[in-house]
Amino acid sequence: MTIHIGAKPGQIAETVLMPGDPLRAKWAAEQFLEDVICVNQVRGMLGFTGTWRGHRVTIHGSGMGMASASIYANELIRDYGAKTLIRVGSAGAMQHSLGIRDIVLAQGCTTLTMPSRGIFRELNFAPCADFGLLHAAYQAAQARDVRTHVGNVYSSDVFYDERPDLNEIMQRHGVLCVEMEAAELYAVAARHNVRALAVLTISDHLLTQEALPASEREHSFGAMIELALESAFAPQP
Ligand SMILES: O=P(O)(O)O[C@H]1O[C@H](CO)[C@@H](O)[C@H]1O
Ligand SMILES: O=c1cc[nH]c(=O)[nH]1
Repeated sequence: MTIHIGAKPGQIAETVLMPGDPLRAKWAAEQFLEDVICVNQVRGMLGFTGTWRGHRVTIHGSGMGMASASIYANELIRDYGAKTLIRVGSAGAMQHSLGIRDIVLAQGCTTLTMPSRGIFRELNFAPCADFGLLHAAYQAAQARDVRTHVGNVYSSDVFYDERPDLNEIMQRHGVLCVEMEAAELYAVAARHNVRALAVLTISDHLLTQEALPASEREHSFGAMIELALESAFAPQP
C-alpha cells in the first residue's frame, strides 16, 4: 500500500490504463475486463484489476490535472512496478479538422509548466509518447476505421483558461487539442524508463462550442479503451 493507493502487493498489473475520471475506470473495467477486482478506493480514486484476452490489466483513475496524475503515475511505477501506462482521456479540439468523438494519439505535448518542470531547470524537455505504443495504437485505429489524428497536444494546468492568445498561437502551430495530464505522464514514464501513451477522445470543441455531457464522457468512450488495450499487448516494432 502507498499513501494514495490501497492495493496490496501484486494487485496492480504491469499494464495500467489511466482515465482522469474514476467512474470511467469503473465503467471500462466492467465493460472490457474479466475477473475484475477493485484494488483501490483511497480518496475515491477507483482502481480495478482484471484480465483482457488473458492479459492482466489495471484500470486506475488519475484524477484531473498533472499534479494528481503525477502522484498516481509515480506510485504505480515506483511502488507497484507498472511498465506500460496509457492515459485514456477526454480532450477539447483546437482545430477545425477534428470532430467530436475523433481519437487523438498524443505524439508530443506542449506545456506552460508541469510538476516535473522543476527538475529540468533551464531545459525545455519535450515529453513524447512511446513509439511502439503509438505505432500499435495507430495501426489498431486504422484497422477499425476510427477517425484518428496523431500529433501535438496541449497539456494544460487549467480548465478555465484566461489566455485565448495562447490558444491562437498553438492553433497556428498545429496543436490538435487540449487536455490536462499527458505531459507529466510522459515525463514520469521517461524518468523511469517505462512506456507511456495518451489516447484521447474529443469530448468538446473549442472552435464550435460543441460538447458532450458528463455521462457520455464517463461511459461512452469504448473505442479509446479498445485501442489502448490492443496497443498495450501488440508486438513491438
Ligand atoms: O476525461 P479526463 O481523462 O479526466 O481528461 C480531461 O477531462 C478533465 C477536464 O474535464 C481533465 O482531466 C482533462 O484532461
Ligand atoms: O482539458 C480539457 C479536457 C476536455 N475538454 C477541454 O476543453 N479541456
